Amino acid sequence: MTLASRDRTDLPEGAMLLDCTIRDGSYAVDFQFEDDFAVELLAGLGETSVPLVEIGHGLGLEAERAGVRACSIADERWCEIAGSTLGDKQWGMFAQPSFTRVSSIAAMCDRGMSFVRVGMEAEKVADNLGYLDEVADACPRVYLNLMKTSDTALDRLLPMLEGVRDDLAGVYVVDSHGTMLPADVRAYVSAVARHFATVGFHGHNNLGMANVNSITALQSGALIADGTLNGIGRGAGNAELESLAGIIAKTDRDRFGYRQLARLAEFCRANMRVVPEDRTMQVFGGVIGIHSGYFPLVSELSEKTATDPAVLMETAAGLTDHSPTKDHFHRAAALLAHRAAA
Ligand SMILES: C[C@H](O)CC(=O)C(=O)O
Repeated sequence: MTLASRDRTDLPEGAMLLDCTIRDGSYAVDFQFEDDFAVELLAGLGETSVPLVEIGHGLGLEAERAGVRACSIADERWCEIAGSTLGDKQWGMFAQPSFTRVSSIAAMCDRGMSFVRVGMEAEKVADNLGYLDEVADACPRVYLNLMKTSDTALDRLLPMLEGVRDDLAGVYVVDSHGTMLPADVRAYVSAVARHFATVGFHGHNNLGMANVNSITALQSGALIADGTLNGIGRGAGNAELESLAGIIAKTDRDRFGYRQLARLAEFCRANMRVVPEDRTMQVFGGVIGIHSGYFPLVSELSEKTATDPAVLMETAAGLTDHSPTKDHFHRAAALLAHRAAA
């Protein structure tokens, strides 16, 4: 079948996909993987043309230091599995300045890790420039992952990136709430791409937009789009790696081996015991722009105050010009309870 020229994606030649099935997908299985499953999945990925693979705990290296349930597979073991299955692919882990020690990143690099993605909100970048420098000394390829990017208006975002070293491996626009639409992706990605040579995009799928957003990102100047097999990931999940590869195969050429990825997606669907998630909350979160990490608190408070969770989310969002925090949800619940009693 010949595609109309308007259906071609016209991606840059160097466009890459990053598989984060293990890292983001770990949330969906409460961070518990069987060793055999991990070996088979990474060996399968090793046979594809996907150049970048992210493994380890969903929140990042040493997340257990922040009180989160540990991954069933230890970081050292992840390095062994990746080293023995991924051949010469680049593989890495996520890190957050509040709990990941630079010495631990260095230790993973000694075990073969080739990149680290350091996640933080744009507001926190200025305070963490020193941390980024130290990580850059410890690891050859450092990506800055701007978590919840859409919480920061574009005109405020770029000044917040001042001082970020330009020798980073790349800077990521991250749709953590799955709230962005293609026009948002275009605006953020093209603006960040004017300042950094390599831009990545990581999309969540609350509103079913993650695939089209990822393709839009690649068309707007991003060189990397993230995906997970079968879209398995935190909350509503992510862009589907096999679909991204398939769309690229259909509109350009088969750059990433979509057939093998489709088989691996089915392998994940059949073998990952995904913890059920509340679809109502995912959609509300996508529309209102609330992170899935707050859904349990929103459920608890809305039950206590007999309020619609969407109203609670909207009220909390109205209390701040940024992303609501725990405190905003508590204040919103108190406000709604007070109004109901009046
Ligand atoms: C630590 C987070 O899970 C990073 C991420 O993937 C997101 O913000 O989305």
